[in-house]
Amino acid sequence: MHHLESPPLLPSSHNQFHFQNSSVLLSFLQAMVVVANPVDQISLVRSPKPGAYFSGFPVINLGEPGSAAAIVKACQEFGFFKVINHGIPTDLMANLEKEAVKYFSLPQVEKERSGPPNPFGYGNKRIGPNGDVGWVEYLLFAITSKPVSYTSLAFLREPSSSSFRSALNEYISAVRNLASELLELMAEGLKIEPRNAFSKLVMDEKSDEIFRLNHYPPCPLLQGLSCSLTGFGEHTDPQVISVLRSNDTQGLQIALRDGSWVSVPSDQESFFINVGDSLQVMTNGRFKSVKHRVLANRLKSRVSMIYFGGVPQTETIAPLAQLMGEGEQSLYREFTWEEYKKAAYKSRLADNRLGQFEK
Ligand SMILES: C=C1C[C@]23C[C@@]1(O)CC[C@H]2[C@@]12CC[C@H](O)[C@@](C)(C(=O)O1)[C@H]2[C@@H]3C(=O)O
Ligand SMILES: O=C(O)CCC(=O)C(=O)O
Ligand SMILES: [Fe+2]
Repeated sequence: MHHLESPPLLPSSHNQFHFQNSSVLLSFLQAMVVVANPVDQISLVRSPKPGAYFSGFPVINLGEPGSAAAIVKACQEFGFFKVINHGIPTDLMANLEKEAVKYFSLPQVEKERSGPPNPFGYGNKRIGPNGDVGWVEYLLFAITSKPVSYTSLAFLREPSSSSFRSALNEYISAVRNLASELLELMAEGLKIEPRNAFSKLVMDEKSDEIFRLNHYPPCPLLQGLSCSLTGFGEHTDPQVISVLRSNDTQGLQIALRDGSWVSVPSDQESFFINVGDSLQVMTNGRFKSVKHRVLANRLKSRVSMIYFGGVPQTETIAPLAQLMGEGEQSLYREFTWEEYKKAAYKSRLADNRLGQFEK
């Protein structure tokens, strides 16, 4: 397997990431509170100690037998795992990363042509419609038909986007298949028949799949301080499954069951899988949707790409009957994905979105 090249740092002149008053910023940083930016309030959190990475999370080797049981254990304990030996060529990841870096290096006005996100499009610092902010710019779009098309974002249909489009097509087809394989292994590990009980909902013609490219510019102002700027605030993903890949810049953290935050070492050749809220419900709470966040790096750009696999809008999200023990009751009232999404878009990032659906 050849090694991927690190992307160049994006030229900072192309990014509108600057604080308007850096002396105000620094005094607030030292007080470990919140960045006093007239427009945005990006939270600061204590930086992980250098080299303090959590090594206890599960690594699933798809090339080895026994991965179904290991995946189930990972989803129960962490709602999160790393996948190696997945068979997806590193070229697919590198090509898309190259296209993403090219896009995020465009002049700001060019990027803004695809924004603001509504909910799809180019976004800068503002995440979602309810006041959440982070040290991030992104491109968010719906995958609207199979194999892959992007009617939700006009610029991707322009002739000049053809290399971007083909990198996206190849990458998304591959990670969609990976998501399907993982969902089948989950069913196998849980001893659910048929094997495609979960995967068929996400792989349906009408499934609600979205894709996100995130760019976290470096934040050198924080050099020497013991806190980090929040790139993407804590949240759980509302969908069934999220398949994340990033370049070799650290930043992702997950919350353990005791509420503590641990840093995940980056690995640009592997995928990181999040259990989403919908899968927590479909397993009646056996699997946990993982709380996670991203901290911006002081020196390096982080570029991540995330496939979110959801079910069709009209599909009911409920525990699978095959899984329920005798007399076992659903922990949740019945709802459709459409209802859940509506509620999610009324919530803030850190809200416990499933709370209002618990019985
Ligand atoms: C604050 C928000 C952003 C978000 C929609 C929401 O109102 C709450 C859920 C957020 C989230 C988290 C996971 C994904 O990145 C995302 C695309 C999703 O489906 O739910 C985002 C939403 C977003 O950025 O629009
Ligand atoms: O960019 C990342 O590494 C994770 C971002 C994330 O959690 C999200 O977009 O939902
Ligand atoms: Fe997420």
